[in-house]
Amino acid sequence: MQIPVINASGHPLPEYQTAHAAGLDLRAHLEEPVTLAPLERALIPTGLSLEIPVGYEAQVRPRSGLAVKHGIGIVNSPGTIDADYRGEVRVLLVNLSNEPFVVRDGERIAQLVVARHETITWEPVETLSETQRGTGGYGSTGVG
Ligand SMILES: O=c1ccn([C@H]2C[C@H](O)[C@@H](COP(=O)(O)OP(=O)(O)OP(=O)(O)O)O2)c(=O)[nH]1
Repeated sequence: MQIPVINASGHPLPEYQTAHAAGLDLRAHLEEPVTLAPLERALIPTGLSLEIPVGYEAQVRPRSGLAVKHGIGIVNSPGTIDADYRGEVRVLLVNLSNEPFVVRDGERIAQLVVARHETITWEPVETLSETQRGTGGYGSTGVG
């Protein structure tokens, strides 16, 4: 699938790092480095604007390497980029470590996964079909 993209970042377009990777690495587009204090969050621009086809979305997901090495997560993970959004893609990073973390221009801060989704309509009813699980959840089958 081809996705129209405006790239104002000055960096190469996001790439799959391996042949069958699901995510395309997103890079920070920053004039100055941004320092995230412990528990601080910041909306980091990418310089990219997309035209996702109708029936698809793009998810902004954390990078596990940044998470395990530096405690960097995404507050609204996964962020949702709608097909009708024409603004810049931004990443809401959060520093979940005890140390400050510096985000620099060009750094790979997140990954973008393009996925199909359904557009549904509701069918209001009074009862739902019976199942083995019923209303059980949150460990109803046992924990561990
Ligand atoms: O991590 C994200 C999440 C969202 N967006 C952009 C694309 C998305 O289409 C738009 C709106 O996002 P969302 O629907 O999550 O925001 P909302 O809080 O529900 O606001 P709105 O009322 O604008 O829908 O913001 C990003 O750039 N990065």
